[in-house]
Amino acid sequence: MSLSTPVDLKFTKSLPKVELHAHLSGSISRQCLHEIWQRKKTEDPIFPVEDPLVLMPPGKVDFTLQTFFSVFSRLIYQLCNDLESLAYATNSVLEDFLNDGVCYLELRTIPRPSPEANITREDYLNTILDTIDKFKARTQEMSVFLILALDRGHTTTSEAREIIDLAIANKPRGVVGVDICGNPTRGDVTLYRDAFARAKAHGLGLTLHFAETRASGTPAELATLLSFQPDRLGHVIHVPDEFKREVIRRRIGLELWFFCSPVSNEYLLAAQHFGLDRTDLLDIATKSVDAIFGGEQEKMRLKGRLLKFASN
Ligand SMILES: CNc1ncnc2c1ncn2[C@@H]1O[C@H](COP(=O)(O)O)[C@@H](O)[C@H]1O
Repeated sequence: MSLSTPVDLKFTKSLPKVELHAHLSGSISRQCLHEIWQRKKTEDPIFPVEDPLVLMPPGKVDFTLQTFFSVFSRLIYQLCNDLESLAYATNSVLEDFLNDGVCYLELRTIPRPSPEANITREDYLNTILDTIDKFKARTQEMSVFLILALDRGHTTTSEAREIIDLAIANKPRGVVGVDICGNPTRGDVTLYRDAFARAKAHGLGLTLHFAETRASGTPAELATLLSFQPDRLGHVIHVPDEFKREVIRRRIGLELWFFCSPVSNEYLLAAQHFGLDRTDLLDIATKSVDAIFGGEQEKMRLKGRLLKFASN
């Protein structure tokens, strides 16, 4: 592999990549949503949801914070509201990451019960874990782990406790961490102090959505989040200087992204934006291995894979 030629998509696709910030429902392709919609519409011609490919035609990317979160509640959750669709979507997401050259994935999701469909939190989680198991039986090319998330606008303290208990109970099946996500203009993060302390005490990794918007970048919120002793932070955009210094001092892993997919495109865009060459990207891919929650053996496997890639 010549590292001196300019970065292109062929290179960023073939680079073995680690993806640490992927929301399950936010990673489902429009085509996959369309297929789920088609099946539901065939079964029930008055199914009251519009075709995802009409609502979000390929290439439409002009979502704002106001319109973005309603896509989940008004579209994606209406489509993935049964276990068959959830498994179908999960498998499609895994295949997409694999085809993009991702070799290690930490997928995250809020384990949501749907009482109206008789689906418990456990059913939701087991469906995803079963789908991951089947995927792993088909390919050894990509390791997959799961992060369970709390939704800051909605999750109560007792629900947070339930989700952390589920995460602890499912460590042997590949749950490696917990997160707090959701609409950053809502909710009070101080509610989750005990839940996260319990998660950490049980050896789960802690990653937190951090200063994603101005509203969630207040000194009070950032001080609270840092007091939870996170291992990684997501987004990290609206950060006052004193907090930047603290994050650097603690050497916390950062999950930065460019709001584009797939991952190979993010690498390409980063290279173009910051003027990075192939060696820089290889270095970023290698450094990101140190931030994974999947353990030392995985780190060694991934570093070996990157070394082999560089020497080919
Ligand atoms: C772009 N930045 C973001 N910031 C914060 N939360 C986000 C997010 N993207 C997605 N989510 C959160 O993750 C849920 C979807 O995943 P699951 O249904 O759990 O798989 C969304 O409902 C949203 O709350």
